[in-house]
Amino acid sequence: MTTGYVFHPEYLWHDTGTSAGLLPANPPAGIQPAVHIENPEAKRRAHELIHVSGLLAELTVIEPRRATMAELLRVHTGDHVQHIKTQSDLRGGGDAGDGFSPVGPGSYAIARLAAGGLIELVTAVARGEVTNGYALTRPPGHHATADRGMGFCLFNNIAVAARHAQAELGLTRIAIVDWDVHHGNGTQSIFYTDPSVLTISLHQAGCFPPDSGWIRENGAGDGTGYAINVPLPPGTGHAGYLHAMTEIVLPALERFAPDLILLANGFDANVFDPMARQMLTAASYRAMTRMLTDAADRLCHGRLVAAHEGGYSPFYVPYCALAFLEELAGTTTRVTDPLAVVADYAAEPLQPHQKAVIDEAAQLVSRIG
Ligand SMILES: O=C(CCC1CCCC1)NO
Ligand SMILES: [Zn+2]
Repeated sequence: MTTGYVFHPEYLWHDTGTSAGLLPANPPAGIQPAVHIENPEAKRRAHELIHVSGLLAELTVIEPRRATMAELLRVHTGDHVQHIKTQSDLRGGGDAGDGFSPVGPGSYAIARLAAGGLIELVTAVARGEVTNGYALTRPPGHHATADRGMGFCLFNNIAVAARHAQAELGLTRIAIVDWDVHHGNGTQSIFYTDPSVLTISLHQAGCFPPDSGWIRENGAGDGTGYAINVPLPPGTGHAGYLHAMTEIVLPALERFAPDLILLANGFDANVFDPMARQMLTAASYRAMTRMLTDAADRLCHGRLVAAHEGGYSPFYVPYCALAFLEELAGTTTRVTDPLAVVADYAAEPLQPHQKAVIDEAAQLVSRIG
């Protein structure tokens, strides 16, 4: 069993500028400049820990390339691609579409490298060159819709890779699991009427985008039943997420019988993350990953490919990413989570209000044909 790994320094050069974390700096309005919340640090530190821990030496490095226009146009409108390029060509950069999502100077090429890196990894998995893999890419993608960037996302990397797998690699049925703490609205919308792609999003209820990711959003037309949302209450931790995996994600994957499982792999449900209020620890990600690798082994020859999405705690995301990747690669390193003590309060038993949401969403699994 071998695990592919994609990273490139250019991913760290996507410049999201100075802001008050989320909003553009505006001193006259009292909005002080600060580094943008979606900055390179958490990703840089994750890559460095993967290297320093010795894990990188056990992985098969896959070189990224820039996605072509044709590959982007399988998912995005030409106007949207042109918009990102135009914003990227501006001397000071611009925005992807919602005012929250900076496009730095030259970020068009970097965003193409993120999407293309995931394509290269999926290709290596489809060809059997590696069993599974992780693309530590930036900018993220799961909020980007066909015609708009949003939520720090420029292009929907995982959607572009899914369409490539179908068009070029003979992988027809694609399951996309999204455990980023924010709703994978873009990915959901792109495949909303398509039964060949199952999207399952576990996220903090009502966090972002506003009023998005409810259980009632279950697909449309031929795609009815092929979008599943699990809006978990704020404060959901290890027990709640594992219950959702057991009751919804795994049964849905069994019924759908994918040729490939893609994972929108945000780490922002971690207990230290500033962008939400969930309580997962590195051990949670390890446990959830084991459940997905077991499912991939049972269903699709181990074919599981993860794309990095959110995760903003620069000191804790590295340990979550390391735990995830150790489990994906079926190994361990000398590095252990120095903050594991938080599991004492993050290991609360499943709460009734969490179980109620999960049990309601679990009823949708039987709609998968
Ligand atoms: O991590 C993210 C980004 C969420 C933010 C985008 C604007 C406010 C919340 N999405 O998965
Ligand atoms: Zn997120």
